[in-house]
Amino acid sequence: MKLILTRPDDWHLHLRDGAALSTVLPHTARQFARAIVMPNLKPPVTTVAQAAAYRERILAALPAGMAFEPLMTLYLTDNTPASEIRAAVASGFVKAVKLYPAGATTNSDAGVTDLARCDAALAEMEKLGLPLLVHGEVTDPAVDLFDREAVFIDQVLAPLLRRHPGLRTVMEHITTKDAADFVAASGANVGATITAHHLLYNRNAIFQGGVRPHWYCLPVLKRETHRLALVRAATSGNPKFFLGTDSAPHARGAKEAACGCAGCYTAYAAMELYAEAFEAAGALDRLEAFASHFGPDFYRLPRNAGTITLEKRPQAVPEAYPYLAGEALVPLRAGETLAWSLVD
Ligand SMILES: NC(=O)N[C@@H](CC(=O)O)C(=O)O
Ligand SMILES: [Zn+2]
Ligand SMILES: [Zn+2]
Repeated sequence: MKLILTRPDDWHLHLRDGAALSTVLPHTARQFARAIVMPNLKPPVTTVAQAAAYRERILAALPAGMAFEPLMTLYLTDNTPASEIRAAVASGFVKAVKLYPAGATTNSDAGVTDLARCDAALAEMEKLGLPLLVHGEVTDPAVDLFDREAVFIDQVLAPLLRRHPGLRTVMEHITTKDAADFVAASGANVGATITAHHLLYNRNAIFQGGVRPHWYCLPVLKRETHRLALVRAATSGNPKFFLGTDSAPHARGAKEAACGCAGCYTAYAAMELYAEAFEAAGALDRLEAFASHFGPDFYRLPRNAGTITLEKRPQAVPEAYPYLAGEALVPLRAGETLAWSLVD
């Protein structure tokens, strides 16, 4: 069996920098024409000038003969001025601004401590139509880890959208029925990305016979009822829900550690993993719109002209990819076999 799809895009991706960037970029460029590149570097990408330099490093790391367009984002801080929002829109290559609640996830220490401080920037984004992408978890240590997305909706996102009803907003990597329901019930200016791993796994995967650090990401996998709600949303044909891998590489030593980093590496076989999830739901006919149509439509960008071909042919996943000096990158499903393969 073969599937020919309009070339897809990844609307939520971590490419990192330096040697890590060189490892992971070809995996993404093989599958996707464009990607929304997350700004959580150390230090974070907070200005248009930094985004321009990062974009140049990405293009310089792209192997000859590969085509790929990085869509850049700015990391929102308490101090982002409205003038930086105007510069972002004028640049043409900054496509969104990312909200990380301070301390919520990997490299988010410089994130927003109080959204009230960002009102000038948010008002400018609403006026100019620049999307806000949110990592939707509260950071209050008193809130149970598994409830942080639902509490974020009530305490942060819903009030934000009441203050800025026209703000184009993407709730990133949603993990709960609460988020899927909230997005579906919101206006057309609110969308969501869904990862392959949140469609394929529930939280049992993190504890299958022992602790499995490569299944640990944020927001953490939730229980089966939530996974089923995400599958329903992704396969519903509702254009508010589109593909974002949240592929988030970390060196093996940083994952397999007493305090391991959050993030699943899926870019090496992103479309194969999504095809598996859509096939299991009996919805392969809905994959193309989710992966290739609804994202560009939301971002008001043209859909891609080319195609990719997926084939129902087993693919062995390597134990690891070479990564930083002396370090390996362990992909999700390392050592296993995938049912689908991308045809080169
Ligand atoms: N998703 C993750 O678990 N990790 C991401 C950060 C993020 O998207 O929250 C990372 O940068 O490693
Ligand atoms: Zn995140
Ligand atoms: Zn992410």
